[in-house]
Amino acid sequence: MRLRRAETAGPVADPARGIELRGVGHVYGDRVVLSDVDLRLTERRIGIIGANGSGKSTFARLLNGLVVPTTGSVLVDGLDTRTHVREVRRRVGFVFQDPDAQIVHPTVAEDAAYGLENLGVPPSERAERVAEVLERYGLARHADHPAHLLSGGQKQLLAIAGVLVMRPARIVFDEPTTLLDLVNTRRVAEVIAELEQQVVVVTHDLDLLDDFDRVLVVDGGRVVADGPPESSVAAYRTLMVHR
Ligand SMILES: Nc1ncnc2c1ncn2[C@@H]1O[C@H](COP(=O)(O)OP(=O)(O)OP(=O)(O)O)[C@@H](O)[C@H]1O
Repeated sequence: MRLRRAETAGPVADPARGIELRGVGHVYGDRVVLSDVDLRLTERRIGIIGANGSGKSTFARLLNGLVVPTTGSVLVDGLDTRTHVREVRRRVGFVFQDPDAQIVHPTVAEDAAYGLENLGVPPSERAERVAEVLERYGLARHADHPAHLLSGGQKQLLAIAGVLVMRPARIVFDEPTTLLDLVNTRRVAEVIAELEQQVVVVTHDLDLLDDFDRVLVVDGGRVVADGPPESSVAAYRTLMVHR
């Protein structure tokens, strides 16, 4: 299906500015979950790894304003998540670990259309974009099926489709393969590899990061290693061995 150019345009990422964290800290109650995070994320493929409870999901949620930092600020293309959350959410899509948290509508097609309705995209364009994205992820023949009857792998693809259909400039994935078998893990890894957008992935699946540009290791709420996958994964393994 050919798309008219005007339809394809979403917010454009500014690679030079990227996502910037300035003096970021976060607490839940009296529990300090992140502290002193100063980073600029401009690379196309960024991984975030670390032990359970180290603060990775909180970090990921800061990037599209799902969580607002207790101290400091997060800027996406220069837009502060505290004051421009709507624009930030248009720019940064978020895929949750558990697709059931994201699938809210009865049928597959209705679910994929949900975000576009919120964006005010007209029905005809909505239908066209949904058909395109379902085709791309092998879900077209399930368009009118109940979303809750899809397999776990298909649900994760639907959750990804529901984000991609909005054409965000950047996408954050929070443990996208944790609930999947090997075949679907590979499929989701391929989907991520094919994306043109900037991608930030929180994961315990270290193989997923082989071709990434940059991997951050979070420990005790701080970024303790930051570099190419080989060095960051090695630092993470060393850290865990000494735990
Ligand atoms: N909404 C919340 N309210 C209170 N505490 C929270 C909340 N969300 C997370 N926490 C706590 O903050 C800490 C960091 O959680 P976070 O989910 O960011 O870690 P994580 O590195 O993603 O962990 P995992 O790998 O297990 O998913 C944990 O101790 C968690 O219990």
